[in-house]
Amino acid sequence: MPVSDSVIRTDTDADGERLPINELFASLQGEGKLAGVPSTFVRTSGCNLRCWFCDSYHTSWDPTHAWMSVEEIVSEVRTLDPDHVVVTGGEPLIHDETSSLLSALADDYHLTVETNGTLETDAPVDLASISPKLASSTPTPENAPEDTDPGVWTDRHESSRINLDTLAALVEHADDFQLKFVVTGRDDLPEIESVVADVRGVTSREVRDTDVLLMPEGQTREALARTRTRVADLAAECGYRYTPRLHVDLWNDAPET
Ligand SMILES: C[S@@+](CC[C@H](N)C(=O)[O-])C[C@H]1O[C@@H](n2cnc3c(N)ncnc32)[C@H](O)[C@@H]1O
Ligand SMILES: Nc1nc2[nH]cc(C(=O)O)c2c(=O)[nH]1
Ligand code: SF4
Ligand SMILES: [Mg+2]
Repeated sequence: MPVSDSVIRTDTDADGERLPINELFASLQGEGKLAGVPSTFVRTSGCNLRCWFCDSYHTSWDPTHAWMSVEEIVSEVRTLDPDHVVVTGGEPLIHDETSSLLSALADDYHLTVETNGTLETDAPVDLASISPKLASSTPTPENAPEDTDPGVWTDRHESSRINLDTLAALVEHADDFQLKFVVTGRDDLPEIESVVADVRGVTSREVRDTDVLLMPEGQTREALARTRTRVADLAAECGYRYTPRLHVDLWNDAPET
């Protein structure tokens, strides 16, 4: 098991800006260009989308969190070993205070932001890890998580999941970027190709095929075992990069991994 530190779970009276934190832990980056790199994860709660497959249910469909000041988060991060920090969620960029957190960490850490690509940021970021959401992510009464009713979220998710100008701004913002698509099957390919072509059309930054990552959908080892070979084959066929979900292979769906 990786080092696993619990967040301070009581509310705090500390002055300053606060963020709703769902978990804060050290592990290995499981996804993307930096897979395998020891990293501290700061997971904010709350999201502006509702993917039916969201593997962080307690930040989206049923959000839970402790409020932590930016100062408290930074001190907790400093108690852990990694020099890479991944700010994720939920959707970290829905919170203005995420910018203050990133600025406070920027001098001492390599910063990855995991984002759904619908919100811009001015904050310092080394790797913008952008995961645009495809039509296959949209929640319906049939695919929504047990005991949830997507209600207004079917339309809200569908109408806000892709914003080309925002995707372009994020691609241009950081030292490096990746477009990391969650793939449920071959039917997702035409939309991936069209989003990539559209992004190329609106940004002057080069988007190489190896900046486009296909990641198999799956919250558990069992689910991943059903999707990963097909998704790897699609990546090989299209010249895109495949990314594993190392943390799921290693620790399944355990929290704080
Ligand atoms: C929980 S999201 C948080 C960051 C941001 N909201 C986003 O979606 O990019 C972190 C990463 O997990 C991916 N993800 C979520 N559920 C998944 C699933 N069931 N299978 C594969 N990847 C998943 C997202 O696409 C994203 O790349
Ligand atoms: N080990 C590990 N790697 C990850 N990379 C992105 C993650 C995320 O939830 O954003 C994640 C995660 O939850 N765990
Ligand atoms: S955008 Fe990210 S956090 Fe929000 S529901 Fe989708 S996968 Fe979950
Ligand atoms: Mg995760």
